[in-house]
Amino acid sequence: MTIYFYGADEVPYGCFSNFSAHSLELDGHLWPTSEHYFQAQKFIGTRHADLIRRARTPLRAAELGRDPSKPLRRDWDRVKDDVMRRAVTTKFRTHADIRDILLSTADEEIVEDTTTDHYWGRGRTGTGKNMLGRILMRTRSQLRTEVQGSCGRSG
Ligand SMILES: Nc1c(N[C@@H]2O[C@H](COP(=O)(O)O)[C@@H](O)[C@H]2O)[nH]c(=O)[nH]c1=O
Repeated sequence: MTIYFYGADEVPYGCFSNFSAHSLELDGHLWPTSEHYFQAQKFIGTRHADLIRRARTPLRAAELGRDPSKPLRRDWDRVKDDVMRRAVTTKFRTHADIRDILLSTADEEIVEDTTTDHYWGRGRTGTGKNMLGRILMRTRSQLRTEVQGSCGRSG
């Protein structure tokens, strides 16, 4: 059965949201959420990126990241999927409890259930690209391989 998620407070799959309170270390900094990391990468190397990293909430990070007066890095469209992959993989590698939740979904389809985002989610008509869901599913396969590998080594 397809798994839908959106709000970070939903149990048990709210942890799939980038707004969930799971910190990660990447590129020499600690990020309060994967949303902080993702949004800051749009402005990497600028003061605006630092501001985003220090935002009090993921919503504030997203608001700052969507500020139309701030120019995006020029290659953003080309790199944004990789940025999201890095954020999501690191988040689920860091926190064993949510890694287990992700692995518990076996091979079910995972869909970000948002009517407003046709790229990262399923969008208004349900035909969106669901890139975040796809990245979560890919991360799941990767982590499954890693977990199996480490079990094999120790046992
Ligand atoms: N979950 C969630 C959102 N969706 C998230 O927004 C991010 C994409 O941002 P952008 O590329 O700037 O549009 C990505 O992490 C997507 O999952 N947006 C929200 O305003 N509230 C929320 O609770």
